[in-house]
Amino acid sequence: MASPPHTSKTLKLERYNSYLRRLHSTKVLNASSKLIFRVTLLIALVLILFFTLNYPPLSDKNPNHAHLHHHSFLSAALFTSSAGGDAWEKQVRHSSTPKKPNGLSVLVTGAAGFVGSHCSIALKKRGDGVLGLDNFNSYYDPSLKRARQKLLLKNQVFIVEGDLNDASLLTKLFDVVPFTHILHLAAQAGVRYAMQNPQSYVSSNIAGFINLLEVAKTANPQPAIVWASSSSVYGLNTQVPFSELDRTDQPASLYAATKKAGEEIAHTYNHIYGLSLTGLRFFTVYGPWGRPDMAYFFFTKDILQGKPIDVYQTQDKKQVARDFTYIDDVVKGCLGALDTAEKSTGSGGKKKGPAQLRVYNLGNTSPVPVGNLVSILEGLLRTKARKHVIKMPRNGDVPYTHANVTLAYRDFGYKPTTDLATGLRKFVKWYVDYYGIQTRVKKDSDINSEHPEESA
Ligand SMILES: O=C(O)[C@H]1O[C@H](OP(=O)(O)OP(=O)(O)OC[C@H]2O[C@@H](n3ccc(=O)[nH]c3=O)[C@H](O)[C@@H]2O)[C@H](O)[C@@H](O)[C@@H]1O
Repeated sequence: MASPPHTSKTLKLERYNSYLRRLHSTKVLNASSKLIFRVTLLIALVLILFFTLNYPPLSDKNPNHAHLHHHSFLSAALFTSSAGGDAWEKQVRHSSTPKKPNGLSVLVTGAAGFVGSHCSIALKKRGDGVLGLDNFNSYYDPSLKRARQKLLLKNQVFIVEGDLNDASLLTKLFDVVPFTHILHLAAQAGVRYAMQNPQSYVSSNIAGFINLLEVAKTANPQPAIVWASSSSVYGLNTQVPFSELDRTDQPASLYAATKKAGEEIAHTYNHIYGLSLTGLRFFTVYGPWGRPDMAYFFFTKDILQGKPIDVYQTQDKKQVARDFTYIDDVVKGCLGALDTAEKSTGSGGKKKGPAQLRVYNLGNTSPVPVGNLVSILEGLLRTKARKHVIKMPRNGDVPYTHANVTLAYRDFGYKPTTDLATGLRKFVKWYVDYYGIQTRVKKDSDINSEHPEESA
């Protein structure tokens, strides 16, 4: 049967029907794209909320540090655990809970630093709880601080990334953990750099210290605080060896002045709020994982690279000398000070009675001229140094340091046991290992045959 001829009416009807079909399919398409759009929007909102709450870390208020998260080997861990959320709190609690009965719970500031990293590991190894705090600033190569952080993580010590001046972060930490002690080692170190960047000393060593004390004084319980002062407070003192009773009102550098100010500030917080405070005057601490801004460290680097080094002399052409102190001895001193620190007496910001206030020298009791330091390094590196002997620039350095440690010995048995040659050998061994340097450096076998006791 032939199909009916198209009349104008049927044609119109067909066109109308096809119009309706197109209209319907567009509507379906619109409805489904709207649905997709809404679902995408919802997912985006959820993601934004998640990122805002979790990243960047609560602690990191410094935009200069933000990039470090991306480069950090730990970025994934920090991403999920540094926001003050459940995972973060769990990590903070786990790290700071002692594993032995009556163990300490210590907040170590500057935990990614030289002395801080050594002390954190030593405390953790003997069963104390340790939580680190560090702002990972770039005063010296932050990758060294990241490597120390990695080492600490292996030892179950978690470092919160944040600044001393971040009061809300510090308060949060004390809300989560009832720290028994603070080992306050975060500081702007270095004597000569104070002429280049004086404000950084004010910000860390004065403002940051006060911020920490403000939080500690209101904490319940108040922690006992052991903190790093410096041999540089003796300044132009000529009485040797330096005793804690000698005058310390003639600092030769702004660095020394901020450390001396710290000692006076400690007195105030002890007096008003009953905080137990112990200041440790470190004498040129050196050793493995040390600070690249210190002479023994950059001398090693420059000697190995064949670069000249400046060896300072006093104005009257005498040798400059330091009471170089090996890191392990200083760690023992820090732990001894923590163990003998009495409890703070205040609570809720109110003093309840007199509290302990102490200051100790932690030195080696045997000054060595810088020229001898260089000779020891030349021997260990089997390389002659290109020495430029020059008059010490007027940059805050003092000619001579020498500690009397009678007080630290009496109160917590502090007794340094490492001489400079032994300590530098350990440093050089670490240095070539860490930087992967193939050199003529004395090998372990050479070292062990000279000092058989070390091969045990
Ligand atoms: O004992 C301390 O309290 C201080 O010890 C060190 O300060 P410093 O003793 O000056 O240590 P280095 O910078 O390593 O200098 C060691 C010696 O080498 C000398 N030096 C330094 C640099 C240089 O180019 N040439 C040179 O002969 C210095 O005058 C000094 O006698 C630390 O850098 C400070 O943070 C610390 O507080």
